[in-house]
Amino acid sequence: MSAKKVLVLKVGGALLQCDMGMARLMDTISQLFEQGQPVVLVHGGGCLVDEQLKANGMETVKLDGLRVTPAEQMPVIAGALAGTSNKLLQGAAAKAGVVSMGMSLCDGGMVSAVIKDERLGMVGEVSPGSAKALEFILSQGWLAIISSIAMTADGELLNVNADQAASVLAKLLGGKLVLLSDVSGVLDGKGTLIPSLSRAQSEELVKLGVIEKGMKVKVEAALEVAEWLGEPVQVASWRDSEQLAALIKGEAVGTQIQP
Ligand SMILES: Nc1ncnc2c1ncn2[C@@H]1O[C@H](COP(=O)(O)OP(=O)(O)O)[C@@H](O)[C@H]1O
Ligand SMILES: CC(=O)N[C@@H](CCC(=O)OP(=O)(O)O)C(=O)O
Repeated sequence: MSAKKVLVLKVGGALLQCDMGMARLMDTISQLFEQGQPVVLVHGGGCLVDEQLKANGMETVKLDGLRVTPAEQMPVIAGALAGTSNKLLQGAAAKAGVVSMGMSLCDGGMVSAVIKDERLGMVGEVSPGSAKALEFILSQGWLAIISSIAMTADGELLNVNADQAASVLAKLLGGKLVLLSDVSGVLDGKGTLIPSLSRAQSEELVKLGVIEKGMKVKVEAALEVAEWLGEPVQVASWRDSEQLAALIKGEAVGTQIQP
């Protein structure tokens, strides 16, 4: 494998509703590959799941940023994430000339997963498994595009928050982690970008209600990985072409979540 640390890039679901955003992201990945920077792409698809549940007459309920996942919703959720979302991104990769493998956390034993909390239903908590499949894909110069659907040892499908999915893969690969959302980073109460955040500062902002919902889950996942890897995790935006250009140059982008 390349001597460069693998870059685990995570994109949020809103990207899937923006063709230009997907094209820019794949162009960025293509440039990173040209520089010899290995990349693994993890994706969400929360808004697509909401749409598909609605179309099937099912309700969306969230608890602290995580989707309550009754067993009867699992086929729709797996279809939206491991199916539609994953294939949309593979299509965008193909257009950009990037060869991809569309996968989920179920593949190649890359993680092990258990039910996180009975109150959340079929929501998974994941820990790192085998890096073999991803190492093979990287060695071919291909892009692994990974959805956050996992399964238990008994083969029951689980829904994993995609920031947590990206975190576990960053740990597995000992890689760098960049979480790309639809906002330029973590914002303060006035909507201004916070350049750097420690655990103590994040906890204070969560207490004040400034960091909430999906961003709370994201910052918690980022802190855990930053502490595990001993280096900052970045939260930035796939919408911002300047941030993508900086990412290609290896510069710090968005909010640095500090170890
Ligand atoms: N302090 C904050 N800074 C930025 N975004 C925040 C903050 N608190 C809550 N949010 C919300 O979190 C969202 C990002 O989380 P999420 O919707 O899970 O994104 P993604 O789907 O990209 O993972 C933002 O669009 C915003 O609505
Ligand atoms: C358990 C849980 O909350 N799973 C998420 C998985 C997708 C996701 O995280 O998508 P974004 O990155 O677009 O938010 C969900 O069902 O929405």
